[in-house]
Amino acid sequence: MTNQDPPILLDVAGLTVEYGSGDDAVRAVDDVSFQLRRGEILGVAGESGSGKSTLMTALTRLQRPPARIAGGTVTYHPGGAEAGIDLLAVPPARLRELRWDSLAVVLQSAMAALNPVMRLGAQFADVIRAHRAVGRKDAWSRAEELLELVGIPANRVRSYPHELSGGMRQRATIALALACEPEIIVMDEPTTAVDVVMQRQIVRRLMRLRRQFGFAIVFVTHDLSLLVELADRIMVMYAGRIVEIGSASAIYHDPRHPYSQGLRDSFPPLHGPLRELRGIPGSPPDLRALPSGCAFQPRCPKRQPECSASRPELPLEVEHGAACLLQRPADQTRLPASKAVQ
Ligand SMILES: Nc1ncnc2c1ncn2[C@@H]1O[C@H](COP(=O)(O)OP(=O)(O)OP(=O)(O)O)[C@@H](O)[C@H]1O
Repeated sequence: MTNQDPPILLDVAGLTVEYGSGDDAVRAVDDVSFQLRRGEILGVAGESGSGKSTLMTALTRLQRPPARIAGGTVTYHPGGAEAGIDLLAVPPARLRELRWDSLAVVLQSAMAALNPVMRLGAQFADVIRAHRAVGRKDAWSRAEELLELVGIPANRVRSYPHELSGGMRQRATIALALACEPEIIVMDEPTTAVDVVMQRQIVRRLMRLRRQFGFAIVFVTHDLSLLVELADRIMVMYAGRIVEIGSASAIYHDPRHPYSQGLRDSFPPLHGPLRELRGIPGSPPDLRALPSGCAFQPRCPKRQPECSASRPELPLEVEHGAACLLQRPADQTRLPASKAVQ
């Protein structure tokens, strides 16, 4: 790494998550590795069932049985320090300290994240006071500031969640995630429940807040065109594996995996001329009975006979690479030696 590169905050290596065990186990996340740098927005795209939510819950150790982490490490480097903490191994009490404070999570359903019988201010105060030595009054004032940061009038601090619109509720969960100024925010489809106009407002606001506070985000959505607006880099998932990784612009303008190409062509661009939208034919595979070779080959318009013979791997240490047999090693954009991450 060079001095100019932001340091690595999160280093995920070989993460594997299964539902159930033994012969019935379903591998929903399969040997996933990536790094998140300070201040970076890393997008995770893929159709429903590709393993995005399972990956997000495993990263934050919020998975529930029958989900089980079957392998790998998630190392958090506070402040980008060399010494790391394995989030999958730390005792629960330490993990509770790190949540909100260092690592916050915004999930799909704002209604599920907010307590319906508590005023917003009380919920914010609970989180703030669990991590900071401040009195109730100061915590409520901080809640007002946080709401204003996401464009919600301060007097809404006395509202109950059901008194807010869907968009406001979702923004309130983002404000709550910011409460302790974490270094990393994990967001799983935080804009699916709101309309496109609100979606764009939220995305713009997030980018502004990121500039202001410098946190890094892992942002999950099935909508690749939304990620192109927001993310610095994008990982595309299919059947539990990363099939392509690269800068947002490279994934959008030069997608190399036929699945990423299909995903890009399934959504209208947020900017620029409208394209003809083509969906991806077929449906994602049953993880219990994956096709041989490349998991995408039965749906792939560029399928070759050898695609069912062996499973292509995502090359390591590439700036832009795809796990596709059609990609020759020379096509994968290597990281300059100085940027390669061991
Ligand atoms: N509770 C469960 N029990 C068994 N298998 C599950 C369970 N939850 C998810 N899975 C399996 O894990 C796979 C990945 O699911 P996951 O929810 O992580 O995908 P996703 O990409 O986030 O999809 P979505 O966008 O619909 O949330 C699913 O295809 C399903 O086979």
